[in-house]
Amino acid sequence: MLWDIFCKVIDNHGDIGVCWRLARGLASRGERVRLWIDDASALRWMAPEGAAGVEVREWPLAAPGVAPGEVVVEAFGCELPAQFQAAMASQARERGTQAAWINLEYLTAESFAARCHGLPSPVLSGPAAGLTKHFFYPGFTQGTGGLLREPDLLARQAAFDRAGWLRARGIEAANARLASLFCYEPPALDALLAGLSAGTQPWHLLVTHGRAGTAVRERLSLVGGSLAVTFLPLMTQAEFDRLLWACDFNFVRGEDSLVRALWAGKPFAWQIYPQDDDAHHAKLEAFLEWMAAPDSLRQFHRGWNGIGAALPPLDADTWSPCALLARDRLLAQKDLVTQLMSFQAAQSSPA
Ligand SMILES: Cc1cn([C@H]2C[C@H](O)[C@@H](COP(=O)(O)OP(=O)(O)O[C@H]3O[C@@H](C)[C@H](O)[C@@H](O)[C@H]3O)O2)c(=O)[nH]c1=O
Repeated sequence: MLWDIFCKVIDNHGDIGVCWRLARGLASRGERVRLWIDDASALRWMAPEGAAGVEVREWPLAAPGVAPGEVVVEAFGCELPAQFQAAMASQARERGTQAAWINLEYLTAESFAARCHGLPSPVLSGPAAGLTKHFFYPGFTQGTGGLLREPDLLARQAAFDRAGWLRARGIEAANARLASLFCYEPPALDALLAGLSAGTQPWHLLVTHGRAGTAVRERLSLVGGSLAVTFLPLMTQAEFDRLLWACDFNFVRGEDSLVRALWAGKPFAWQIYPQDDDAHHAKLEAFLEWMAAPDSLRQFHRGWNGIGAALPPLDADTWSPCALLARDRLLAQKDLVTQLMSFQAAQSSPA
């Protein structure tokens, strides 16, 4: 089966990060994938080796007259190029049946994800008028499309050589606890650095390259005492996963790293991608509710995201059971690639 996945990079690395994991996941199950992307530059460091079965193509279409595959995924509501829509319409006329057209949505724990998952959306105008697309909502609960999870993920994590990995990266943990830091510019970053520096528990912060690194470098005067800091280079996605496995606590952001933190099974704090109309406040609360997060963890998230509260102390031990239970609940769910393939099969089988 040939899948066309379309991805527009808005900002940061989440769009391409999710689409790459999806493309790889499909290809690892024997599907062929063309990943159409308007700015593939991040793949140079995220996935320099590429993946068998995945062909990365430039968007806008470098090759006009391309015949659409059996399944077309438009990621995060990006609009398909008009030329490609027209090709889908003419293919549907010739064959009497259209390619499965899936609109892959952003991840949310809000209840509308389960309500809207799988709903059809008839195309009323434009070059693809008369065709139908379907909404596909990733999610944390039954009735949603689930989360990306490779079949061997937990086995790889169980076989992970933490000490060897830290040694190879020149990271001396000594008796400190390790925390990864992947974030935007959290309003409570000053409070976190000052709090950890003044605490009795030694922490070693592994700071990811980019916005997190810049934000911490600007605040180095707050680092000292019980807190040590290492600045990391950009890592491949596979190495990023290992970073989360290696740490005792993970600060993550956006969408893809949140999911990877959940699979890591370590306590974590999430900086949610901020939206202009503050729609992310409800999204954050829905997630904390789904997590069944203890009050202190909810307060920490609100503080970390600059929503009202001050930042309480980081309490990894208290928050650890909640992270493990959340992972157990998710492991009972079918992963997103399995669900997407079943969804596609149901679309193309006769009614
Ligand atoms: C720091 C680092 C990240 N990564 C990867 C992990 C993830 O796949 C990706 C980061 O993606 P996210 O965690 O989703 O965070 P992000 O903030 O970069 O992406 C965001 O983009 C916005 C446009 C979306 O609306 C948000 O929902 C969100 O997805 O980068 C590496 O591969 N190597 C690295 O060194």
